[in-house]
Amino acid sequence: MPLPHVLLSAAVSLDGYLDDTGPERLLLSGPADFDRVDEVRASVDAILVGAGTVRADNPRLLVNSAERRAARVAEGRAEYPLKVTVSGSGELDPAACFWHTGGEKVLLTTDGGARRARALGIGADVVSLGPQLDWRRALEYLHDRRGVRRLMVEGGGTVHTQLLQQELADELQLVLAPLLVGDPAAPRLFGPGAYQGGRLRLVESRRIEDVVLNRYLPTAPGTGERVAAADRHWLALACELAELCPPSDTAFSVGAVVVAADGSELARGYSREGGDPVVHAEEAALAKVDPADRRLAGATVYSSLEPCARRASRPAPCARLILDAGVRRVVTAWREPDTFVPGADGTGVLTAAGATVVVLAEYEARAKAPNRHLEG
Ligand SMILES: NC(=O)C1=CN([C@@H]2O[C@H](COP(=O)(O)OP(=O)(O)OC[C@H]3O[C@@H](n4cnc5c(N)ncnc54)[C@H](OP(=O)(O)O)[C@@H]3O)[C@@H](O)[C@H]2O)C=CC1
Ligand SMILES: Nc1c(N[C@@H]2O[C@H](COP(=O)(O)O)[C@@H](O)[C@H]2O)[nH]c(=O)[nH]c1=O
Repeated sequence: MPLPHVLLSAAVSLDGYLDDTGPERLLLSGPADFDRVDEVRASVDAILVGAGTVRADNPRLLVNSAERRAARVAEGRAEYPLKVTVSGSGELDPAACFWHTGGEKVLLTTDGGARRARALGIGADVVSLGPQLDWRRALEYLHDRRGVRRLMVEGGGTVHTQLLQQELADELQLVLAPLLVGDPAAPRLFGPGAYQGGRLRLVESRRIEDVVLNRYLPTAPGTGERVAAADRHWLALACELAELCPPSDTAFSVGAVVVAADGSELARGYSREGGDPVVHAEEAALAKVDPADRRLAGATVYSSLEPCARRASRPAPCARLILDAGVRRVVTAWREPDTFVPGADGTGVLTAAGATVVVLAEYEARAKAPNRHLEG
Protein backbone atom coordinates (compact mmCIF):
# COMPACT_ATOMS: atom_id res chain seq x y z
CA MET A 1 0.00 0.00 0.00
CA PRO A 2 1.41 3.44 -0.86
CA LEU A 3 2.18 5.62 2.16
CA PRO A 4 2.98 9.32 2.45
CA HIS A 5 6.61 10.46 2.48
CA VAL A 6 7.14 10.88 6.23
CA LEU A 7 9.51 13.66 7.29
CA LEU A 8 10.38 13.77 11.01
CA SER A 9 11.29 17.29 12.15
CA ALA A 10 12.71 18.22 15.56
CA ALA A 11 15.09 20.51 17.37
CA VAL A 12 17.20 19.11 20.23
CA SER A 13 19.58 20.38 22.86
CA LEU A 14 23.21 19.21 22.93
CA ASP A 15 22.19 16.63 25.52
CA GLY A 16 19.36 15.28 23.35
CA TYR A 17 16.28 16.90 24.91
CA LEU A 18 13.24 18.24 23.06
CA ASP A 19 12.13 20.55 25.83
CA ASP A 20 12.73 21.32 29.50
CA THR A 21 10.17 20.73 32.26
CA GLY A 22 9.16 24.38 32.64
CA PRO A 23 5.66 25.60 31.77
CA GLU A 24 6.78 27.42 28.58
CA ARG A 25 7.88 25.66 25.38
CA LEU A 26 11.67 25.68 25.13
CA LEU A 27 12.80 27.53 21.99
CA LEU A 28 15.68 25.53 20.61
CA SER A 29 15.51 26.94 17.07
CA GLY A 30 16.40 30.57 16.38
CA PRO A 31 14.37 32.95 14.14
CA ALA A 32 16.00 31.81 10.89
CA ASP A 33 15.39 28.16 11.71
CA PHE A 34 11.76 28.79 12.65
CA ASP A 35 11.44 30.44 9.23
CA ARG A 36 12.95 27.32 7.61
CA VAL A 37 10.40 25.20 9.53
CA ASP A 38 7.68 27.49 8.15
CA GLU A 39 8.99 26.85 4.64
CA VAL A 40 8.90 23.08 5.19
CA ARG A 41 5.35 23.36 6.57
CA ALA A 42 4.32 25.28 3.45
CA SER A 43 5.69 22.47 1.27
CA VAL A 44 3.74 19.57 2.82
CA ASP A 45 0.17 18.29 2.61
CA ALA A 46 -0.19 17.65 6.34
CA ILE A 47 1.52 18.32 9.69
CA LEU A 48 1.21 15.79 12.52
CA VAL A 49 1.97 16.05 16.24
CA GLY A 50 1.18 13.74 19.13
CA ALA A 51 -1.43 14.58 21.76
CA GLY A 52 1.42 15.10 24.26
CA THR A 53 2.67 18.03 22.19
CA VAL A 54 -0.84 19.51 21.89
CA ARG A 55 -1.15 19.32 25.69
CA ALA A 56 2.38 20.60 26.47
CA ASP A 57 2.82 23.32 23.82
CA ASN A 58 -0.71 24.34 22.81
CA PRO A 59 0.68 24.78 19.25
CA ARG A 60 -1.08 26.41 16.31
CA LEU A 61 1.07 24.72 13.62
CA LEU A 62 0.37 27.30 10.94
CA VAL A 63 2.19 28.45 7.84
CA ASN A 64 3.01 31.89 9.20
CA SER A 65 4.24 33.53 5.99
CA ALA A 66 1.42 35.14 4.00
CA GLU A 67 3.52 34.80 0.80
CA ARG A 68 3.92 31.07 1.31
CA ARG A 69 0.20 30.66 1.96
CA ALA A 70 -0.60 32.66 -1.17
CA ALA A 71 1.79 30.48 -3.18
CA ARG A 72 -0.01 27.35 -1.94
CA VAL A 73 -3.36 28.79 -3.00
CA ALA A 74 -1.93 29.81 -6.41
CA GLU A 75 -0.85 26.18 -6.90
CA GLY A 76 -4.40 25.02 -6.21
CA ARG A 77 -3.59 23.70 -2.73
CA ALA A 78 -5.31 24.46 0.55
CA GLU A 79 -4.01 27.64 2.22
CA TYR A 80 -2.87 25.62 5.24
CA PRO A 81 -1.72 22.00 5.39
CA LEU A 82 -4.09 19.54 7.06
CA LYS A 83 -3.34 19.38 10.82
CA VAL A 84 -3.32 15.91 12.33
CA THR A 85 -2.96 14.79 15.91
CA VAL A 86 -2.93 11.28 17.35
CA SER A 87 -4.31 10.27 20.73
CA GLY A 88 -5.19 6.92 22.25
CA SER A 89 -7.15 8.43 25.11
CA GLY A 90 -9.01 11.22 23.29
CA GLU A 91 -8.27 13.28 26.39
CA LEU A 92 -7.68 16.65 24.74
CA ASP A 93 -8.66 20.20 25.55
CA PRO A 94 -11.39 21.35 23.13
CA ALA A 95 -10.22 24.94 23.71
CA ALA A 96 -6.64 24.19 22.51
CA CYS A 97 -5.35 26.45 19.72
CA PHE A 98 -4.83 23.36 17.52
CA TRP A 99 -8.60 23.13 16.82
CA HIS A 100 -9.25 26.83 16.33
CA THR A 101 -6.54 27.98 13.92
CA GLY A 102 -5.54 27.12 10.35
CA GLY A 103 -7.47 24.90 7.97
CA GLU A 104 -8.74 21.32 8.23
CA LYS A 105 -7.96 19.23 11.30
CA VAL A 106 -8.23 15.55 12.03
CA LEU A 107 -7.84 13.56 15.23
CA LEU A 108 -6.68 9.97 14.64
CA THR A 109 -7.66 7.88 17.62
CA THR A 110 -9.04 4.61 18.96
CA ASP A 111 -12.66 3.53 19.47
CA GLY A 112 -12.51 4.57 23.12
CA GLY A 113 -10.60 7.77 22.30
CA ALA A 114 -13.21 8.72 19.69
CA ARG A 115 -16.01 8.36 22.25
CA ARG A 116 -14.12 10.54 24.72
CA ALA A 117 -13.13 13.19 22.13
CA ARG A 118 -16.71 13.47 20.85
CA ALA A 119 -17.99 13.77 24.40
CA LEU A 120 -15.49 16.57 24.99
CA GLY A 121 -16.68 18.35 21.83
CA ILE A 122 -13.38 18.28 19.94
CA GLY A 123 -13.73 20.50 16.87
CA ALA A 124 -12.20 18.26 14.21
CA ASP A 125 -12.86 15.14 12.17
CA VAL A 126 -12.55 12.42 14.81
CA VAL A 127 -11.42 9.22 13.10
CA SER A 128 -11.22 5.94 14.96
CA LEU A 129 -8.72 3.43 13.60
CA GLY A 130 -10.03 0.59 15.80
CA PRO A 131 -9.33 -0.63 19.33
CA GLN A 132 -5.62 0.32 19.01
CA LEU A 133 -3.83 2.96 16.98
CA ASP A 134 -1.63 1.31 14.38
CA TRP A 135 0.80 3.68 12.63
CA ARG A 136 0.75 1.96 9.26
CA ARG A 137 -3.05 2.13 9.21
CA ALA A 138 -2.89 5.78 10.26
CA LEU A 139 -0.53 6.59 7.37
CA GLU A 140 -2.63 4.59 4.91
CA TYR A 141 -5.69 6.53 6.02
CA LEU A 142 -3.90 9.85 5.48
CA HIS A 143 -2.66 8.75 2.05
CA ASP A 144 -5.81 7.09 0.75
CA ARG A 145 -8.57 9.12 2.37
CA ARG A 146 -6.99 12.55 2.81
CA GLY A 147 -4.66 12.62 -0.23
CA VAL A 148 -1.55 13.22 1.89
CA ARG A 149 1.61 12.60 -0.15
CA ARG A 150 4.09 14.49 2.09
CA LEU A 151 3.64 14.44 5.85
CA MET A 152 5.71 16.54 8.25
CA VAL A 153 5.83 15.15 11.79
CA GLU A 154 6.72 17.79 14.39
CA GLY A 155 7.02 15.52 17.41
CA GLY A 156 6.98 14.87 20.16
CA GLY A 157 9.42 12.20 21.24
CA THR A 158 6.85 9.41 21.67
CA VAL A 159 5.63 9.84 18.10
CA HIS A 160 9.11 10.25 16.57
CA THR A 161 10.36 7.16 18.40
CA GLN A 162 7.54 4.95 17.13
CA LEU A 163 7.78 6.11 13.53
CA LEU A 164 11.54 5.57 13.42
CA GLN A 165 11.42 2.23 15.22
CA GLN A 166 8.64 0.99 12.93
CA GLU A 167 10.72 2.03 9.91
CA LEU A 168 7.98 4.33 8.63
CA ALA A 169 10.13 7.50 8.54
CA ASP A 170 11.55 8.46 5.14
CA GLU A 171 13.61 11.40 6.34
CA LEU A 172 14.82 13.03 9.55
CA GLN A 173 15.45 16.80 9.79
CA LEU A 174 17.22 17.34 13.07
CA VAL A 175 18.34 20.71 14.40
CA LEU A 176 21.03 20.74 17.08
CA ALA A 177 20.82 23.80 19.35
CA PRO A 178 23.79 24.99 21.44
CA LEU A 179 22.25 24.65 24.89
CA LEU A 180 21.99 22.00 27.57
CA VAL A 181 18.87 20.99 29.51
CA GLY A 182 20.37 18.55 32.02
CA ASP A 183 17.03 17.47 33.54
CA PRO A 184 16.39 13.73 33.24
CA ALA A 185 12.64 14.36 33.60
CA ALA A 186 12.61 16.40 30.37
CA PRO A 187 11.36 14.74 27.14
CA ARG A 188 13.97 13.17 24.88
CA LEU A 189 13.82 12.95 21.11
CA PHE A 190 14.26 9.18 20.81
CA GLY A 191 13.45 6.72 23.58
CA PRO A 192 14.80 3.23 24.18
CA GLY A 193 13.84 0.29 21.95
CA ALA A 194 14.86 -1.45 18.74
CA TYR A 195 15.91 0.71 15.81
CA GLN A 196 17.30 -0.24 12.41
CA GLY A 197 20.85 -1.55 12.57
CA GLY A 198 23.68 0.44 11.04
CA ARG A 199 24.02 4.12 10.33
CA LEU A 200 21.55 6.55 8.85
CA ARG A 201 22.82 8.42 5.81
CA LEU A 202 23.70 12.08 6.33
CA VAL A 203 22.52 13.90 3.20
CA GLU A 204 22.86 17.52 4.32
CA SER A 205 24.42 19.55 7.10
CA ARG A 206 23.71 23.29 7.23
CA ARG A 207 24.54 26.03 9.73
CA ILE A 208 21.54 28.31 10.41
CA GLU A 209 22.61 31.13 12.76
CA ASP A 210 23.83 29.20 15.84
CA VAL A 211 22.05 25.91 15.15
CA VAL A 212 22.97 23.10 12.76
CA LEU A 213 20.41 21.34 10.60
CA ASN A 214 21.29 17.76 9.75
CA ARG A 215 19.17 15.77 7.28
CA TYR A 216 19.36 11.99 7.48
CA LEU A 217 17.78 9.15 5.51
CA PRO A 218 17.21 5.74 7.10
CA THR A 219 18.66 3.24 4.62
CA ALA A 220 18.26 -0.24 6.19
CA PRO A 221 15.97 -2.51 4.12
CA GLY A 222 12.94 -4.15 5.70
CA THR A 223 13.01 -7.82 6.56
CA GLY A 224 10.92 -10.51 4.87
CA GLU A 225 7.53 -9.18 3.80
CA ARG A 226 7.85 -6.18 6.14
CA VAL A 227 8.38 -3.07 4.04
CA ALA A 228 10.55 -0.29 5.49
CA ALA A 229 10.61 3.31 4.24
CA ALA A 230 14.15 2.59 3.01
CA ASP A 231 12.77 -0.10 0.66
CA ARG A 232 10.97 2.64 -1.23
CA HIS A 233 14.11 4.79 -1.33
CA TRP A 234 16.20 1.95 -2.85
CA LEU A 235 13.54 0.85 -5.31
CA ALA A 236 13.22 4.44 -6.51
CA LEU A 237 17.00 4.40 -7.11
CA ALA A 238 16.68 1.15 -9.11
CA CYS A 239 14.02 2.87 -11.26
CA GLU A 240 16.38 5.83 -11.79
CA LEU A 241 19.17 3.47 -12.86
CA ALA A 242 16.81 1.91 -15.42
CA GLU A 243 16.76 5.28 -17.15
CA LEU A 244 20.53 4.96 -17.80
CA CYS A 245 20.18 1.82 -19.95
CA PRO A 246 21.17 2.10 -23.61
CA PRO A 247 17.80 1.75 -25.37
CA SER A 248 16.90 -1.57 -26.99
CA ASP A 249 13.96 -2.91 -28.99
CA THR A 250 14.67 -6.47 -27.93
CA ALA A 251 15.22 -6.20 -24.16
CA PHE A 252 13.89 -4.35 -21.13
CA SER A 253 15.66 -1.44 -19.47
CA VAL A 254 16.09 -2.35 -15.81
CA GLY A 255 18.02 -0.97 -12.84
CA ALA A 256 19.18 -2.91 -9.76
CA VAL A 257 20.81 -2.21 -6.39
CA VAL A 258 22.20 -4.67 -3.85
CA VAL A 259 21.89 -3.39 -0.26
CA ALA A 260 23.21 -4.99 2.93
CA ALA A 261 20.98 -5.39 6.02
CA ASP A 262 22.66 -2.41 7.69
CA GLY A 263 21.70 -0.14 4.79
CA SER A 264 25.07 0.01 3.03
CA GLU A 265 24.97 -0.21 -0.73
CA LEU A 266 27.01 -3.17 -1.99
CA ALA A 267 26.58 -2.59 -5.75
CA ARG A 268 24.33 -1.17 -8.43
CA GLY A 269 23.88 -1.95 -12.11
CA TYR A 270 21.66 -1.56 -15.14
CA SER A 271 20.84 -3.44 -18.33
CA ARG A 272 23.50 -3.34 -21.08
CA GLU A 273 25.89 -1.54 -18.72
CA GLY A 274 29.48 -1.16 -19.90
CA GLY A 275 28.69 -1.97 -23.54
CA ASP A 276 27.68 -5.61 -22.91
CA PRO A 277 24.57 -5.91 -25.14
CA VAL A 278 22.92 -8.65 -23.09
CA VAL A 279 23.93 -8.06 -19.47
CA HIS A 280 20.95 -7.70 -17.10
CA ALA A 281 20.79 -5.19 -14.24
CA GLU A 282 20.89 -7.73 -11.36
CA GLU A 283 23.69 -9.62 -13.12
CA ALA A 284 25.71 -6.41 -13.62
CA ALA A 285 25.25 -5.43 -9.98
CA LEU A 286 26.01 -8.86 -8.48
CA ALA A 287 29.17 -9.14 -10.63
CA LYS A 288 30.56 -6.18 -8.65
CA VAL A 289 30.17 -7.91 -5.25
CA ASP A 290 32.78 -10.36 -3.93
CA PRO A 291 30.89 -13.70 -3.81
CA ALA A 292 32.55 -14.35 -0.42
CA ASP A 293 31.03 -11.16 1.05
CA ARG A 294 29.07 -12.43 4.07
CA ARG A 295 26.69 -9.49 3.88
CA LEU A 296 25.03 -11.06 0.81
CA ALA A 297 23.13 -13.51 3.03
CA GLY A 298 21.23 -10.65 4.70
CA ALA A 299 21.09 -8.40 1.65
CA THR A 300 18.13 -7.24 -0.43
CA VAL A 301 18.24 -6.95 -4.23
CA TYR A 302 16.12 -4.09 -5.58
CA SER A 303 15.20 -4.49 -9.22
CA SER A 304 12.85 -2.26 -11.19
CA LEU A 305 11.61 -5.40 -13.04
CA GLU A 306 11.09 -8.85 -11.49
CA PRO A 307 14.32 -10.88 -11.93
CA CYS A 308 14.23 -13.07 -15.03
CA ALA A 309 13.41 -16.78 -14.84
CA ARG A 310 14.80 -17.99 -18.21
CA ARG A 311 17.50 -16.75 -20.57
CA ALA A 312 18.74 -17.70 -24.02
CA SER A 313 21.85 -15.50 -23.96
CA ARG A 314 23.33 -16.68 -20.62
CA PRO A 315 23.48 -19.99 -18.76
CA ALA A 316 21.71 -18.75 -15.62
CA PRO A 317 18.77 -16.35 -15.24
CA CYS A 318 18.94 -13.53 -12.69
CA ALA A 319 16.63 -15.31 -10.22
CA ARG A 320 19.22 -18.12 -10.09
CA LEU A 321 22.17 -15.68 -9.82
CA ILE A 322 20.45 -14.02 -6.86
CA LEU A 323 19.88 -17.35 -5.10
CA ASP A 324 23.44 -18.54 -5.86
CA ALA A 325 24.77 -15.30 -4.35
CA GLY A 326 22.96 -16.22 -1.12
CA VAL A 327 20.47 -13.33 -1.27
CA ARG A 328 17.04 -14.18 0.11
CA ARG A 329 15.08 -10.95 -0.31
CA VAL A 330 14.07 -9.15 -3.50
CA VAL A 331 12.02 -5.96 -3.86
CA THR A 332 10.64 -5.16 -7.28
CA ALA A 333 8.19 -2.77 -8.92
CA TRP A 334 6.88 -4.71 -11.89
CA ARG A 335 6.10 -8.37 -12.62
CA GLU A 336 7.58 -9.41 -15.97
CA PRO A 337 5.05 -9.17 -18.82
CA ASP A 338 4.95 -11.74 -21.66
CA THR A 339 6.73 -9.39 -24.10
CA PHE A 340 9.88 -11.49 -24.62
CA VAL A 341 9.46 -14.60 -22.45
CA PRO A 342 5.88 -15.86 -22.08
CA GLY A 343 5.02 -17.01 -18.58
CA ALA A 344 8.31 -15.87 -17.03
CA ASP A 345 7.98 -16.31 -13.29
CA GLY A 346 11.16 -15.15 -11.59
CA THR A 347 9.13 -14.69 -8.41
CA GLY A 348 8.17 -18.36 -8.51
CA VAL A 349 11.82 -19.42 -8.92
CA LEU A 350 12.86 -17.24 -5.99
CA THR A 351 10.05 -18.12 -3.60
CA ALA A 352 10.35 -21.86 -4.35
CA ALA A 353 13.92 -21.59 -3.02
CA GLY A 354 12.78 -19.81 0.16
CA ALA A 355 13.41 -16.21 -0.87
CA THR A 356 10.91 -13.41 -0.24
CA VAL A 357 9.76 -11.25 -3.12
CA VAL A 358 8.03 -7.97 -2.35
CA VAL A 359 6.27 -6.11 -5.17
CA LEU A 360 5.79 -2.37 -4.59
CA ALA A 361 3.28 -1.70 -7.35
CA GLU A 362 3.27 2.05 -6.68
CA TYR A 363 6.65 2.14 -8.50
CA GLU A 364 5.40 0.21 -11.54
CA ALA A 365 4.82 3.33 -13.66
CA ARG A 366 8.39 4.52 -12.95
CA ALA A 367 9.81 1.08 -13.80
CA LYS A 368 7.85 1.00 -17.05
CA ALA A 369 8.80 4.54 -18.12
CA PRO A 370 12.04 3.65 -19.98
CA ASN A 371 10.24 0.66 -21.59
CA ARG A 372 7.30 2.52 -23.07
CA HIS A 373 8.44 1.80 -26.65
CA LEU A 374 8.11 -1.96 -25.96
CA GLU A 375 4.45 -1.88 -24.98
CA GLY A 376 2.25 -3.29 -27.71
N1 LIG B 1 11.93 20.54 20.11
C1 LIG B 1 11.06 20.10 19.23
O1 LIG B 1 11.32 20.11 18.02
C2 LIG B 1 9.76 19.57 19.70
C3 LIG B 1 9.52 19.40 21.05
N2 LIG B 1 8.37 18.83 21.46
C4 LIG B 1 8.21 18.57 22.89
O2 LIG B 1 7.93 17.20 23.08
C5 LIG B 1 7.13 17.07 24.26
C6 LIG B 1 5.96 16.14 23.97
O3 LIG B 1 6.42 14.86 23.63
P1 LIG B 1 5.69 13.55 24.13
O4 LIG B 1 5.28 13.74 25.52
O5 LIG B 1 6.55 12.40 23.78
O6 LIG B 1 4.32 13.55 23.33
P2 LIG B 1 3.91 13.30 21.81
O7 LIG B 1 3.62 14.61 21.17
O8 LIG B 1 4.82 12.37 21.10
O9 LIG B 1 2.48 12.61 22.03
C7 LIG B 1 2.36 11.39 22.70
C8 LIG B 1 0.90 11.05 22.75
O10 LIG B 1 0.41 10.78 21.45
C9 LIG B 1 -0.53 9.70 21.50
N3 LIG B 1 0.07 8.54 20.84
C10 LIG B 1 1.31 8.43 20.32
N4 LIG B 1 1.48 7.22 19.78
C11 LIG B 1 0.33 6.54 19.97
C12 LIG B 1 -0.12 5.23 19.63
N5 LIG B 1 0.66 4.38 18.98
N6 LIG B 1 -1.36 4.88 20.01
C13 LIG B 1 -2.17 5.75 20.66
N7 LIG B 1 -1.80 7.00 21.01
C14 LIG B 1 -0.57 7.39 20.65
C15 LIG B 1 -0.78 9.42 22.98
O11 LIG B 1 -1.81 10.30 23.34
P3 LIG B 1 -2.80 10.04 24.57
O12 LIG B 1 -1.97 10.21 25.79
O13 LIG B 1 -3.86 11.10 24.42
O14 LIG B 1 -3.35 8.64 24.43
C16 LIG B 1 0.57 9.81 23.57
O15 LIG B 1 0.50 10.10 24.94
C17 LIG B 1 6.70 18.46 24.68
O16 LIG B 1 7.45 18.84 25.80
C18 LIG B 1 7.04 19.32 23.47
O17 LIG B 1 7.41 20.61 23.83
C19 LIG B 1 7.41 18.43 20.60
C20 LIG B 1 7.58 18.61 19.27
C21 LIG B 1 8.78 19.15 18.70
N1 LIG C 1 10.44 24.03 20.20
C1 LIG C 1 10.69 23.87 18.87
C2 LIG C 1 9.76 23.27 18.01
N2 LIG C 1 8.57 22.84 18.49
C3 LIG C 1 7.48 22.47 17.58
O1 LIG C 1 6.80 23.64 17.14
C4 LIG C 1 5.43 23.54 17.50
C5 LIG C 1 4.79 24.88 17.77
O2 LIG C 1 4.74 25.60 16.57
P1 LIG C 1 3.79 26.91 16.48
O3 LIG C 1 2.40 26.45 16.64
O4 LIG C 1 4.07 27.42 15.10
O5 LIG C 1 4.22 27.82 17.57
C6 LIG C 1 5.46 22.66 18.72
O6 LIG C 1 4.25 22.10 19.01
C7 LIG C 1 6.47 21.64 18.34
O7 LIG C 1 5.91 20.69 17.47
N3 LIG C 1 10.10 23.11 16.72
C8 LIG C 1 11.28 23.54 16.22
O8 LIG C 1 11.56 23.35 15.04
N4 LIG C 1 12.16 24.15 17.03
C9 LIG C 1 11.93 24.32 18.34
O9 LIG C 1 12.78 24.89 19.03
